[in-house]
Amino acid sequence: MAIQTKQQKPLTVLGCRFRGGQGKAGVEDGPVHLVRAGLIEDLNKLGYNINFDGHISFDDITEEINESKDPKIGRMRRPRLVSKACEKVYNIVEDHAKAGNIVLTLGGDHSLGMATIGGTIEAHPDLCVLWIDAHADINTPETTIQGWLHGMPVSFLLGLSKMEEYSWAKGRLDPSRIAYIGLRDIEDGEKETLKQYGITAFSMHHVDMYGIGKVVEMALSAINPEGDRPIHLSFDIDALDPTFAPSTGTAVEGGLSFREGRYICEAVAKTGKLVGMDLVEVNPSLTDPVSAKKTVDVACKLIRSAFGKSSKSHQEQSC
Ligand SMILES: NC(=[NH2+])NCCC[C@H](N)C(=O)O
Ligand SMILES: [Mn+2]
Ligand SMILES: [Mn+2]
Repeated sequence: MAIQTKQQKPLTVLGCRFRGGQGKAGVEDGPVHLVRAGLIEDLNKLGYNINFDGHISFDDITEEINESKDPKIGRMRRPRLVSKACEKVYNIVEDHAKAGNIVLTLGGDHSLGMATIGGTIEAHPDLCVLWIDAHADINTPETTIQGWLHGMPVSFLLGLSKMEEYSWAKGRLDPSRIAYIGLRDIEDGEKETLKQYGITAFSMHHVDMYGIGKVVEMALSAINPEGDRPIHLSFDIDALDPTFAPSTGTAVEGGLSFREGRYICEAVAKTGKLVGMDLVEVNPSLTDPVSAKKTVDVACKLIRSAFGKSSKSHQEQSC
């Protein structure tokens, strides 16, 4: 009988060329750039059994639900388009997760988080989530100012936003099972929601105060006290400081260093509990090509670390 090591786990990679949850063109090219940079080969070398079927296009849905068929609902922009696209991803993720695959989703914008985590919970009901981001993305249709859905996925995951158009989104994530790291741009309505539901949230202030090692330890023990729960890592590239990841739509200064971001990924890899990851909001169109490449390369490195590639210093330390 072949010995199945952790390294041979089946890994589905979904390139989601979706931009409807925010207003800037180009984020749909993120997955293409990540794959072109050699991400699939790298993951292969790490020993995963990769299932990558080419990128998922949302052109059909975008054409069908054009702007004239998708007027605002309250302040929400493109609500039907985002729902349709996310429902599609939700179903794919659910199938692959139920088949026992780890699912890596390359965005695309962060509205996809409601689909990837929602689909993963169907396969792993005891899932917990680390959300790495400058933003809390927990606006509801009532609290949103901008109206873009990439600022709202967490509220759908927690069942705080209930709409007929989003009936597929079951809202099964318990607020005690999500923790944030990297926050530094939160709106007042979001702050109230975080407080009301007692959600674990570490801002950059906490990272400065405690250091990234302690913050990750506290975040993981809050959402996964016994260490036995499967983990989904939702990584918005704007969690990193713009000096490391400039090509993103809602960059905010004062973010995580590359090393801090990588440490988070390594710590998650070390748990052996990763079942899903999102890497979202890489928009190569927003900067000059050198800065775009820098952002793509950093994103690839984060993914590789989450899937078990140790940084040199880490290896040296453990030898
Ligand atoms: N996934 C992101 N980059 N989200 C940015 C959200 C910004 C703002 N809080 C909003 O709700 O519109
Ligand atoms: Mn963000
Ligand atoms: Mn985000």
